[in-house]
Amino acid sequence: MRTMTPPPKFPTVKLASGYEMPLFGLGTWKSEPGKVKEAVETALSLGYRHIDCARAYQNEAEVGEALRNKIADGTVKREDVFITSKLWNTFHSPELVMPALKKTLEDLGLDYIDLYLIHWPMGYKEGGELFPKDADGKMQFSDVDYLDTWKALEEGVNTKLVRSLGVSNFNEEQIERVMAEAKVPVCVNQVECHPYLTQKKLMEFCASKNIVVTAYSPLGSPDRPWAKPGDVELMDEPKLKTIAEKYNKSVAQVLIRYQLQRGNVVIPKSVTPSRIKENMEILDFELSADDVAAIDSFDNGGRFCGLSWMSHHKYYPFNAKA
Ligand SMILES: NC(=O)C1=CN([C@@H]2O[C@H](COP(=O)(O)OP(=O)(O)OC[C@H]3O[C@@H](n4cnc5c(N)ncnc54)[C@H](OP(=O)(O)O)[C@@H]3O)[C@@H](O)[C@H]2O)C=CC1
Ligand SMILES: CC(=O)C(C)=O
Repeated sequence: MRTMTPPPKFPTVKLASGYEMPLFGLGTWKSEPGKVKEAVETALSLGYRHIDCARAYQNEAEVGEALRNKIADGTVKREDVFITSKLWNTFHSPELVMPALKKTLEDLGLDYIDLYLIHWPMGYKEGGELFPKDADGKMQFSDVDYLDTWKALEEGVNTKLVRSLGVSNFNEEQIERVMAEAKVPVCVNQVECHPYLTQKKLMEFCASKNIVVTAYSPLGSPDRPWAKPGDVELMDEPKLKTIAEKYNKSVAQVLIRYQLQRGNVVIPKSVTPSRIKENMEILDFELSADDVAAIDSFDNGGRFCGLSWMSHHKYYPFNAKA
């Protein structure tokens, strides 16, 4: 009789809400409709149990279709999969928060999501497009206070549409401000994190507040829309290649493993089936303490997703040190 190898079980972390969150998941930004369904289905079939979504990625309906298919064919049960989504910047006014959450639930075809994040502390002009620009192509802002947004989001937990709440791209001061008034715990801060931006200080701060850090763009986001020829690319870093060769692993696998060993949740994106498989093959090796320290030393404060063209927004998070 043929026996099937069971999918690997990824470690989880307990959030301040009491729910468990898998430390490894699939990113879906830039995963185009037409490709994202297959990517999510492949990932779930291989054993991924955590999908990172957002309204702004404009593909939640396809992600939902994939989820429904994999639940219907018995691959997973709803409760086995951890789904994150994010409130977009054009829905920060308190009266827009619950309708935005309900739209995400409808698109994903779910009656609850596991984790809902405020995507950015900065609000954008409301009532129209997701990326509202003026005649000169500049993003149009709102000055809605993210603290009011947070208070409205707590209703999502009270009504059981969301299990845990968190933030994304928030700095220390912004988190402190939310925590001072939050009635529901701030469980997660999802931020860019990789060897060029190790986030050591922010990680220490989050640990002191029982906030889990999710590392986004862990591979350096080579498909980011604003990449230019000649830009430094993380996966081309020769010192990372040397380390990867030592373990007989790819640079991507080393980058993902690096985050796991630091205790961060990590969500690499891929729509390529072979890479989706490769990226999960990270439980069968361990980076030595010396190699982790060497990777830590590559930090140069480099951001691939700094949105520096928003730096004049009142709530832009990266002007502060942390
Ligand atoms: N909260 C926030 O503001 C943000 C959240 N995120 C989240 O984090 C996720 C991951 O970050 P993201 O910026 O997408 O970038 P990643 O660092 O995950 O890089 C994704 C890119 O790497 C390629 N890739 C994936 N695996 C491999 C591999 N094994 N070898 C070589 N290339 C590989 C992908 O190609 P291909 O798909 O063609 O295989 C894609 O081009 C996002 O998708 C999103 O869910 C990201 C940015 C901001
Ligand atoms: C990818 C993403 O979440 C951004 C740019 O906000």
